[in-house]
Formats: sequence, C-alpha cells, structure tokens
Amino acid sequence: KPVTDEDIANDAKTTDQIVTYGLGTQGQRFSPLTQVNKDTVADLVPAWSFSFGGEKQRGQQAQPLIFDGKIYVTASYSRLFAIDAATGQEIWEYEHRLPDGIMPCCDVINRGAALYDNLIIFGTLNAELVALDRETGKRVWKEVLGDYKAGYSFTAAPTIVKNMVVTGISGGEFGVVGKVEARDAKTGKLVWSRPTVQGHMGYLNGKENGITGGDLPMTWEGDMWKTGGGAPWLGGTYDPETNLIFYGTGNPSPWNAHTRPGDNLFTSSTLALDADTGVIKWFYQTTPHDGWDYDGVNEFIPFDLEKDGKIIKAGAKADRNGFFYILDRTNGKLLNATPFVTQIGWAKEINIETGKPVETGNRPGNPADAKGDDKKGTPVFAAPSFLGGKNWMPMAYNPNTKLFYVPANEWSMDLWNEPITYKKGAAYLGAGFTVKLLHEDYIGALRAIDPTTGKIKWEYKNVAPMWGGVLTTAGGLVFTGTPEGLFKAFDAETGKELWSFQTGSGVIGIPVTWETNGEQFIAVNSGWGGAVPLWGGEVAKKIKNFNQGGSLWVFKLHKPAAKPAAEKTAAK
Ligand SMILES: O=C(O)c1cc(C(=O)O)c2c(n1)C(=O)C(=O)c1cc(C(=O)O)[nH]c1-2
Repeated sequence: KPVTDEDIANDAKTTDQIVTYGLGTQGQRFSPLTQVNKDTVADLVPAWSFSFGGEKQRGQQAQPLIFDGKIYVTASYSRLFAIDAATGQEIWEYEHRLPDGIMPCCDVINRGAALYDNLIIFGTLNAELVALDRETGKRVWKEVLGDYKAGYSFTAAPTIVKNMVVTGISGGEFGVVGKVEARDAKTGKLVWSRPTVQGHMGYLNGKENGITGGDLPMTWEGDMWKTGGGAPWLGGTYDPETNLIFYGTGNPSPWNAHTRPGDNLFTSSTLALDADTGVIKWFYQTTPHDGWDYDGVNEFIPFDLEKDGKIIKAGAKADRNGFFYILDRTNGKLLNATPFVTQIGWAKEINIETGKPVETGNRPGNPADAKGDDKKGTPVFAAPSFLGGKNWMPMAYNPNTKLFYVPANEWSMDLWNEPITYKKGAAYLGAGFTVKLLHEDYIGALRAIDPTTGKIKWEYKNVAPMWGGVLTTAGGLVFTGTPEGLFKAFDAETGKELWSFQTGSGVIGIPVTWETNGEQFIAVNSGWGGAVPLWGGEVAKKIKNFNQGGSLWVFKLHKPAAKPAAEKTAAK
C-alpha cells in the first residue's frame, strides 16, 4: 500500500506507523502512546537487535521509519535497510556506490529517509538523492544535489511536503553555497530551489524566481557571497497551519569572519520558506556575522504557546550558540531568548526589541594584525565550543507537560583565525581550535525547558556529550541515549531516571515508538561516531574507550510467563 499525504499529515497522531522524520512534519517527537509509562517502563526488554554488519560501522544517527510491518532505517556509509518489524529479519539492503573523494566534514553518517507513495527516498554522502521501490529496494530515480568534488555532501533526512521531497545540503566547511530544494517526490524533477546566501538566484519550475534577499541591503563585501556557506545541513520542519517550511542555516564560510565583513545573510539563521514557491517569507538570524562556527542549523519546532490565556503560534529552537529562542512562527518576531547552557561568552543577552544579540566583543583577532611568523590572529577562549550548546540531535516537545527536552552540551574552546583563500574542494576555515572542558564531571545535559519562561525545570547530567535525539510520550516519559552506550528513559515531569539499557556502543540515534496488535515497541540505533571523536579536542580523553558499532535495537514490555496451573492450585 502507498504512503499517502494523509498518512504524512496525520503522523503525529497515528500510533501504528511512523512515516516522517520527527513523528510528524512539525518534528515534535511526541507519541500519544501510554502502554510504556512511568509505572511499566522498568519492564522494558529487548525484542530483537539487528546488525548493520560489514566493516562499515561508525556513527549511527538515523531515525527509523515504520510502515506496513516493516522498519526502514539508514546506516553509516549511505546504506538503507528494510527489516521485518516483528522478527528483525532483513528484507533488503541498499548500499549506495560512493566515489573516492567524498568530503563529509563530520563522519559518514545519515539521519534518515522519507516515505512517499511506493518510494523510500534518502540522500547520500556524495550529495545524491535516491528513490527506491519500497518493496524491492531497487532504484527508481536518482538526482544530483551538488558536486561532491566541491565539498557538497548530504546527511539529513528529507521532508515530504505536498508531493514534494524537500532537502537542504551539507558542505559549510568547504565554501559551498547552501540551498533548500523541493522536487516532485515521484519523479525527482526539481520544482523550486532557494539558495540560502544573499545574492544567489532562486528558481521555480525552471524559471528565475527572485534573487535571494531581494531588496535587502547587501550584507557581504566583494565576492565573498559566492562561496558563502550557510548550508542548511539538517532536515527542515513543515507547518501546515502557516504553509511554511522552516530550515536552519549553517555557518558562513570561511570561519575567519575578518574576511567577510557584514551580517552575512542568510547564514546562521532560521528561514521560513513558502512551501509552494521556496520564497523566504521571514528570516531570523541568531548569530549575525558568525565568527565561532555557531552555525544555526538546529531544528525549529512549531508549537502552541499558551500565554496570558491566549494561544500563540510559536516555534522553538535551541541554537548552537547557547540561546533557546521562541519566535512567532507567522512572522519570525522574537518572543523570548534565554540561555540553556551555563556559560555563554559571545553575547550578554538577546535584545527582545531588536531581536539582536548584545555582543561582548569576544571574537578571535584578525590574522592581518598578527605579529608572529605563524600569522595566527589573537586567540580567544569562547563558550560554547563550536560543537555547540546543542548540535544536530533533535529535541522533543511534550504537549502534556508543555516542556521541551533539549540534549545540551557544556564545553568551550580556544579559537583563533588564520589567513585563508578559497580553493575548490579544500577545507575553507581560516581558523584553528581546541575544544575544552568546562566541568570535570560532565559535558552532556538533557534539560527540560519551560518555553513560557525559558527556565530549566530539570536536568540529567552525563559524563560524555549528549549526541542522540530525544523522544517523549504521553506515558510521561522522555527517551534518549548516551555515547556510553546506554539507552535511557526519564520521568518527563521530574527527570528521574526510570530505566536504562546497555546497547553495546554509543547511542546517537533518534528513538521512535509505535504499536502493533496492542503492543508498544520502541526502537533506537546504536553506533558511536559523529563529530565528537573527530573534532573533540580535550573531550577525546573522556571518550577514548567508546567502541564503534552498528545496530538497531527494538524493545517492548516483558510479559511475565503465565503461572503453571499446579502452582496456582497450590497457592489456594
Ligand atoms: O556546515 C556543514 O555543512 C555541516 C554539516 C554537518 C553534517 O552534514 O553532518 C555537520 C556540521 N556542519 C557541523 O558543523 C557539525 O558540528 C556537525 C556535527 C555532525 C555530526 O553528525 O555529529 N555533523 C555536522
């Protein structure tokens, strides 16, 4: 049977399947299921586990999809598996042929696929988008999203919006030009394209559809916009109520901000795109003239904010720069911004009137002023580190507790600038860094945040960074994993840890839950990797004993065996 627009529109309320990244296009990651709850979660046991096999382990960040009795899950190195949800038996495996010379910045990961009609669609590390027949795993169409030799790659899960498959792109560390694109999901044909850097042309149905930025004053000097980055490298969310697609955009290229005076629109921003045309309806830049790789790619989650007895159509974003933003999602106006990490060095606050950060001046110096022979600019000690108060791993919103559950991290860095010129296919940073610890006892912190005040209601601290996605349920639970290998459940109201299971490798996947024949299942990927082991600096010593892996775990409640009849009689 085909996956329909209704299936997608109803995904947040449907309990027997999961057809979108985010458990609904709004990405709230909330399930109405209650069988596994505060009282029963202690009885959660593995139903089965599935190995992705091969020597290709590395980070497993994907969110599984559930449809028609099957689990569809992507794995490292651009692989996609179809698995029987009841037995854990493989049905088919697709392994994309990757050329030598792919350039993903931050591990060979993938975050998930999209289902539409009889297709399953996912993006690959060489920046291609492939659609497979869901029954056979055979390829139906393939599109090139960007030139991998120029540093384009793809790691996110696509989003389906009204028969279209919508994608961003990765490559911000190589001076690519970010873009969000929508294609006919059945054929792959391009419908619209919207570059995320000011000055570049957008397209609709093959025709020019306005220069990105339109009448706004130019916020780049010289030719810097031509290699300006701003990669929307994480998935978007779609809000049917406003017909807007929300994408976060990444860092401006290069990191060395002295090379590119100006705000550098639309980098490190949240963009609201008209779903039908790709036109930017509003934007909100979280880190103007980003000089720390704070990026701004984090998911923007639409939700109803209750304030003074009124319901406001709002959206929330826990930005890599350390602030938790609440915006009016109809117009991008700032409603509130509060720190969600203990130390933020770059800005004192976000001015509620102007919506702009009040900077402290904590920017690394210009290499042009360097006195030494090494041409390094004056370094600064900055917090958060460039890996962010929160990175790619999605938070969740529970409409019952009215809290957001944010996988946050506490760390800092020494950061300096260096001279840099653009060269196709070469890293385009012009910066050096060492990530540093802030607290001896923890880096990661799962935090429950009240969006009406920005106050942190509870937190769970973890030694290693939190690098997995979050799921919350009407059973009053919050699920997430740790690099130490543990998959955990917390009380959504109090943060009390209620259950934990060792999966054998770091859990940086995104959990999901569904029900079949009256039984609730929970699934998550296990497999340590991602950016931390590659770029973690001093954090490396905290994680050096964590082993790689590659498996999907499925859990359900243990049913006590029926008591033998003899025993029952004896008891009487
Ligand atoms: O600018 C980009 O294009 C881009 C892409 C990606 C990616 O595709 O995973 C990451 C980042 N930047 C990045 O800055 C980052 O910290 C990061 C962490 C991870 C990860 O999977 O652990 N990916 C990425």
